[in-house]
Amino acid sequence: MSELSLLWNAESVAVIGATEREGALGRKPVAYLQRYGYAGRILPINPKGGTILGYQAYPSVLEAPGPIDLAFIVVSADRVPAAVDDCVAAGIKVAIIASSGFAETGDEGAALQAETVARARAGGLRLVGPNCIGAVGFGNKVMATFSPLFSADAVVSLEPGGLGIVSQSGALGFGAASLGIERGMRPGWVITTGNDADVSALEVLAELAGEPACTGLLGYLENVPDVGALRSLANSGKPVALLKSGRSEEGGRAAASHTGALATDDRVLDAALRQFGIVRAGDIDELLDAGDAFTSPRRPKGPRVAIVTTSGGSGILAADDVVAQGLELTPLQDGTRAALAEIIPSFGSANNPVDITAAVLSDPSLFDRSLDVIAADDTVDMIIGCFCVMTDGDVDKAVRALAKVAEKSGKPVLVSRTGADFLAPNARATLREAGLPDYPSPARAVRAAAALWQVSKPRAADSLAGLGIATPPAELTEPELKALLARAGLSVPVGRVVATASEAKAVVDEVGGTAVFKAVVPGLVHKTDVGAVKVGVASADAADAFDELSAFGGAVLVEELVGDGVELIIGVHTSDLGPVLTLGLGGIFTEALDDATSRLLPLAPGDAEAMVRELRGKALLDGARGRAAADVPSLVRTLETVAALVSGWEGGFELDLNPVRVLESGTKVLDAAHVIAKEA
Ligand SMILES: CC(=O)SCCNC(=O)CCNC(=O)[C@H](O)C(C)(C)COP(=O)(O)OP(=O)(O)OC[C@H]1O[C@@H](n2cnc3c(N)ncnc32)[C@H](O)[C@@H]1OP(=O)(O)O
Repeated sequence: MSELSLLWNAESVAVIGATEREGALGRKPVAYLQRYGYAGRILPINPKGGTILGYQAYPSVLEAPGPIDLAFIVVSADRVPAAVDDCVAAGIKVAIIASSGFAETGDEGAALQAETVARARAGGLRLVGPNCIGAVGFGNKVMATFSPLFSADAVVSLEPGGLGIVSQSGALGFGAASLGIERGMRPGWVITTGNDADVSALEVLAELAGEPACTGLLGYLENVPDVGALRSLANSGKPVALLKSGRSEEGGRAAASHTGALATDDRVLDAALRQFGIVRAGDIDELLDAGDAFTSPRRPKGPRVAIVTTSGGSGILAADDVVAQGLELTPLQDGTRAALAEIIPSFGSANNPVDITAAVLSDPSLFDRSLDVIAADDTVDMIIGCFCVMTDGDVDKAVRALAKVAEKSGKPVLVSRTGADFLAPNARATLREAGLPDYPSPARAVRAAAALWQVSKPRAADSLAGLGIATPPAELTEPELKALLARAGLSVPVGRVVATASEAKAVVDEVGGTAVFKAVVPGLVHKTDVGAVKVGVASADAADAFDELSAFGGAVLVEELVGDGVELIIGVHTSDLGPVLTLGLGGIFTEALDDATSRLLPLAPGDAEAMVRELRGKALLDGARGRAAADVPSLVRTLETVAALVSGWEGGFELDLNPVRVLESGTKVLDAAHVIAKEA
């Protein structure tokens, strides 16, 4: 058993700072352990000794009877390092520090935190916190917390379930748990990690993912997570949704290259989570909605949704959201539509969204008959039932039909029920018992369906191989980089560096009489902005162009003029999560268009195609407005080659291929820059 699992398996809990003082935070864990019937040993620690809530109190963990599995520290910050020393001396393996007054308060607190962690690490003690509200394992009633959620005034059912909630913020973690419990969710674990000084929220999530009883995980994070831990969490096979704050703060990261500016840390995290099959929730409701979807025992085999509704309006709203969420609205098979037309009243709709109309209220068999037909359609991966005002009686009828069809087809069925609870006081419980996730609006039901698909989607396990080309030891100039790109198998314009005007003219003639001239100056990345590029130079003007660009103080590169195509940017930069490949539409205008997509490297098979598909302006590549279609397969190969080229390169570099022009046949890298990050 790993030390961290003692957070929920502890057979003895010491509360350091326990007190009988009414209202004191140090009283609560003792009271909760007692009230909820913790079967292990409860060891209050207080210098005054005596008894606390009937339990023998000890002046120190060193004087309490061992072994002690878990310590909950709730003394003022200045007393914490000494308490940690005592825990180490007593052989305790895990301690939760609830006290505030550490890194969250400034430099002095940060130093105290670092000192505390150093002492714990030297002594083999893992620390959760500080500045947290503790941890609860519902199964064993390990109530190592002072959260008011468990106070005598709160009436909550604590029957343990399979959902793990892990939050850096103590208040948000228990707040979300309370909302979940109110909906009827059953968490098995609520663990808050505060400043993440030693044990991180992600580490706890990964540990919980290994618990056989855990069926899904919800997390709230403030720090950018470690990519290795994210990967192993994703590989656990348990469905995970994360809420990560700080979208706005990270939005304006300064970067030397266009790629770095496009792929902000927050977008990289989005991309990484998408790659790993982890849901990124936008707010607490969305997090809990995903948690509810995870309780569905069935998983979709694809993204195709059938909507069945008694309300035309909510069916159409749901259909809009299906598309917006990246799911697909299946047109249904011809046979399905024909069969539905036989069943549904003429004023309904046999097309998806299938409107069985309010006639179902007088003829509940409409539910069973239409759902049977829909669920049997091979183009349906998920069903969303959209209803409005329903009484408990109506809900019972719908649930019978929905649960039956879900069971028979093995396809997930989610419910959108837009109507007040007072009309159907038992509906939530009925739907939950039937394993049908239930949401108050079509948008929320569809978003939850998208979350369910995100965690169910098959992920390519193999990553594409590297080329074994080593990291360049110094920043490369454009011609040097292009030579390297050509060696890797990428296509670059024909041309070369010239030393004299007559040599420049000779190259222009060689490449067809018109050429592109570029100043080659180390460190000059944004050449177009300063007039260091001349496009369409004729042979007669070669000497003038050469003189003009020589004035930049470096060499001059003369290249063929490449024909029309669709311009993109392809770049690689090193993020906190590792190297990231970015594809953006618009070439030198990509930042203005802001149409870009990223993947953490290495790429897996299918990733490059998916990146191209994800561009909002993908239609330009398909040949919009009478233009010839661009060679998308060559673009995909280019992306894969770039990824393979940099595979294994040491961090701290940025590569901007900008613009990359996709032609009718082939893809050419017109300009390329290589930047090595300066040490801060
Ligand atoms: C909100 C979020 O989301 S996260 C933030 C979560 N954390 C918080 O909100 C906690 C904020 N409060 C704090 O950090 C406070 O410092 C607390 C609650 C931890 C401690 O408050 P204080 O009452 O000032 O702590 P203090 O250290 O004086 O004593 C607490 C008790 O421990 C006892 N104590 C003192 N030293 C020790 C010791 N070494 N070992 C054991 N007990 C001790 C004290 O005697 C006292 O008990 P008593 O009232 O019976 O005499």
